[in-house]
Amino acid sequence: MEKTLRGVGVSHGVAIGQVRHMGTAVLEPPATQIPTEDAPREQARAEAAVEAVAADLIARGNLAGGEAQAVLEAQALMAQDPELIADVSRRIAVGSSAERGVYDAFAAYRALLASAGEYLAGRVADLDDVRNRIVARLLGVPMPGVPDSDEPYVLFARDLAPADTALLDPTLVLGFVTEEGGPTSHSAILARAMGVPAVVALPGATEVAEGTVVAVDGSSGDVLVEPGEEKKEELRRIAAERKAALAASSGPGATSDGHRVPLLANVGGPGDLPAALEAGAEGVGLFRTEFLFLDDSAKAPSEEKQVEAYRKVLEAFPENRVVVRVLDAGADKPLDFLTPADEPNPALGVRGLRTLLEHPEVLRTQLRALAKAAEGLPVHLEVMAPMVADRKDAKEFAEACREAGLSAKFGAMVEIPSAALRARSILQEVEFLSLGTNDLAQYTFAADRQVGALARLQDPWQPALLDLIAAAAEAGVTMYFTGTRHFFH
Ligand SMILES: C=C(OP(=O)(O)O)C(=O)O
Ligand SMILES: [Mg+2]
Repeated sequence: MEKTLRGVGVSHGVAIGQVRHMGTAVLEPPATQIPTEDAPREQARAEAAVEAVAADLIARGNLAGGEAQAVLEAQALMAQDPELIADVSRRIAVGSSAERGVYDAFAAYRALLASAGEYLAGRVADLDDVRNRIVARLLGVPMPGVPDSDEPYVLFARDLAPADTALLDPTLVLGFVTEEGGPTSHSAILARAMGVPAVVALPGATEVAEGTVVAVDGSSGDVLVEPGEEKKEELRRIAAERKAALAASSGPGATSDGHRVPLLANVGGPGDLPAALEAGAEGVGLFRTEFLFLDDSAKAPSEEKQVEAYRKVLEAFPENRVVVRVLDAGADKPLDFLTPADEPNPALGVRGLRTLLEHPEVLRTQLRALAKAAEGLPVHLEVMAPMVADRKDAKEFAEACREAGLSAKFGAMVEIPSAALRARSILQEVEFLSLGTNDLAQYTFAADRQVGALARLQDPWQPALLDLIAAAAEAGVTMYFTGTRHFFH
């Protein structure tokens, strides 16, 4: 029966399709003792799950071909490893359930692999993936991570981490719905970058059954469960009208009373360029470079790989402005090789510029790559640092930019209240400021941007947020008019 769930619409448009859930991390199966007479049944369940997972991996390999096929076939072999299967049987014989037997046998094998030198230790993630697949199948829960589907679907999740979303296939994901997350969470940002409708902070999202047909209205925040034909038609019509209105607009950005405001896109890498250009972007206002780092959280992309990605973005906007933000790792965007695993409160921890100042080689490589990427291009490159707290931060960032021989404007993001309050002193060191109102709201209202229940405080019209923006803007205007040539974005 048709019913409507209400959340917060964060990315316009309408998506109609079947629900697929993002599997959560596999819970540890309970270690309850099973009666001896149940052992044969558990044994049969374990064997069937192993076989089904191996067959599925091989089928996926056949579809994928190339390097992916080799990886998937190796995983299928892991699942069928005779030693592992024998260990599972032994555990079931002494009272483990099938899922617990698999879980414990894989844990023992994992420990062996992890201690067996660099190459085999690198296979631990593959082994974990195989274990997760078998345990999820035995527990009857969705596979952890991005759903396996060859058909387009609407992705439902508790929340989406940037690392999860980096793996999504844009041709399959019709839209996002999350139970957590606010309008400024990364699920929302990514949905907008992918150009798919999204609703966040929707209570009960994780309880909507897999396969249910839903219509997601990313403007109103409504999610219709099992909508009737008439309703679907109406939503499709509204979405088409909106698309047509967007397609009809052209030319340089301006307010309706003629004040020129260039339309600058938010991008996370070259993959976002077609949508930005199609929407009429005149340049880039924020290039979030961390998305280039999320493919492999164990190390930074090489300098060459970075040059290639930056150059593609810079080339797309000749003679226009491209504002690149250096890596903003930590908090909700952790990277294994940079982010401490044991921070009690990661949003208030070592993140953004703080991380880069602790790992100057990562910052140097990135700045060098940017300098090389911009060589010979007529683009107006501007480079800025995330999470600048004070003048000292700004000074260290500007020095690193100068040392890298970067011919660009250097700037600081204003996303910590201290930076807004002391914007004048920060402008002694850098040439521009850029407002990061997602984090600025988070830190001003002590309201985690990931928490859906606090969406009210993540509103750009909140007076306290506007006061801080005004403070930063005033500093920018004053510095500009006193002839120091600093300006404000
Ligand atoms: C632009 C911002 O950065 P991000 O959303 O990537 O944290 C912000 O905090 O407003
Ligand atoms: Mg931020």
